Amino acid sequence: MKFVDYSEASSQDFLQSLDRRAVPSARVREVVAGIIEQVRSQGDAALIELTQKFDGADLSGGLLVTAEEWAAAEAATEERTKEAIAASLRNITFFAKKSQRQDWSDHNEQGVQVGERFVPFERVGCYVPGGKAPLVSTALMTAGFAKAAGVREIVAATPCGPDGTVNAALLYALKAAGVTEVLKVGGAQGVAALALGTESIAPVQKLVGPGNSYVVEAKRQLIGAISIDLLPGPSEIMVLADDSARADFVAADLLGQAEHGPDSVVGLVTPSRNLLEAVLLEIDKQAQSLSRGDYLRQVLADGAFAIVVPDLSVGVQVVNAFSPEHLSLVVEDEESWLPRILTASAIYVGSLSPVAVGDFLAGPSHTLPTGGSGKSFSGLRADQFQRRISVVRMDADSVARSVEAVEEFARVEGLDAHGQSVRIRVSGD
Ligand SMILES: NC(=O)c1ccc[n+]([C@@H]2O[C@H](COP(=O)([O-])OP(=O)(O)OC[C@H]3O[C@@H](n4cnc5c(N)ncnc54)[C@H](O)[C@@H]3O)[C@@H](O)[C@H]2O)c1
Ligand SMILES: [Zn+2]
Repeated sequence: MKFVDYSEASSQDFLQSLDRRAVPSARVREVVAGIIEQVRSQGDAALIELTQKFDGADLSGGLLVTAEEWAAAEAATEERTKEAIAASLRNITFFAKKSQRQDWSDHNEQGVQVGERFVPFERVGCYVPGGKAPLVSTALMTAGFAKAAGVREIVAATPCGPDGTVNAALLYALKAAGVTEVLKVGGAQGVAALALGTESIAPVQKLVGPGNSYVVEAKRQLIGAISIDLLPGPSEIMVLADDSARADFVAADLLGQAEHGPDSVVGLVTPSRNLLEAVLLEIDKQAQSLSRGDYLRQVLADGAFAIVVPDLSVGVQVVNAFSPEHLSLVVEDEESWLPRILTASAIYVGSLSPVAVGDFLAGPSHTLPTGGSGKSFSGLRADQFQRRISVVRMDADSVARSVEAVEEFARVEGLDAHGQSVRIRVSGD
């Protein structure tokens, strides 16, 4: 773990590096551009070749999950897994309905009836990562929101294993969340296939979901062909805690997030050296009882950082500059600190709110911006699956009251046909 004392001059470079902008590396940009071009020009053949290359699987017999594979997955998934999936989906649906936007209509200053209608996209894609772990919860945290918003065709792309199959519980979860087709192709090639279409798969209108840097960059490059949700890359947690925090709970959250792998970002910001020391001891202690304890300790040793700040106000500045995906806020008088956090994508308030409950069950999507992109994007929501259409309706009175201002714009912009199209409707003229 990297240790930084905010008050030491030598720490300034590191502290400045925390103020991140989500800009992809030139190498990843180039690799992804090549993959997209290959999928565009060669379609299915490119998907087969690239899946052989990156995932070691032969998909020449078919790129999509078949009805038999769906049925086998349903049979192979344990009852208790199905119950956990159902519980999570109920919370997702509840949360999604709350944040969905509603049609409205009202009158403007001239009496014109103005309003908005929201209609679901017809066909969307959900990328579900599968490189390191079968992210069953991510199937729910993407497709579950699309379904709640009323999307009828939900296509998932997820990498298959070397034997060409997709994890059974993941397939079951995809189906439960409303997915209608599954492409067994991951990475930038899976994203490109959904955005551009190939012989096997029709293109989608919008693509959502997290992934590694290749996946995120492919989404970024394909904006225009599709719209996207946000840029959700490798997972992050930052803990802002003071002496009131329990070191064992903080350590447990840090170990939990380290489980997402060496590219995940884990940081502790605290004014308390006592807490920091106690957390370090706890990490070592708890790692001993975890199945991958040595690996997690290594991830934290290599990638995590701890910053000792003079007080919580400076801690809040560090958090806002960093814009973490998840913030765990464990401080005395948490209600007064909460409104000062402006750029974290999801905040877990208080000692009893583990990030893992949000990962799997609580209801808000765990598909959240990372890499500093939380400064300009928000987490995935149901309303992102709704197309917004504005509606304007006028009558004689509102036409008469609008004509003067419109004619003035028409005059200034030199567009007199615009003015004429309104004047012609004014009764009595
Ligand atoms: N921010 C969020 O909301 C959120 C949620 C869940 C997961 N995640 C993150 O998603 C990520 C998932 O990553 P993953 O790798 O496990 O799965 P992934 O499915 O995103 O990526 C695997 C694919 O990457 C491609 N790939 C691998 N190496 C490549 C290379 N050298 N060149 C080109 N393509 C290559 C392959 O096609 C492979 O199928 C993790 O970092 C995790 O933290 C983020
Ligand atoms: Zn997590």
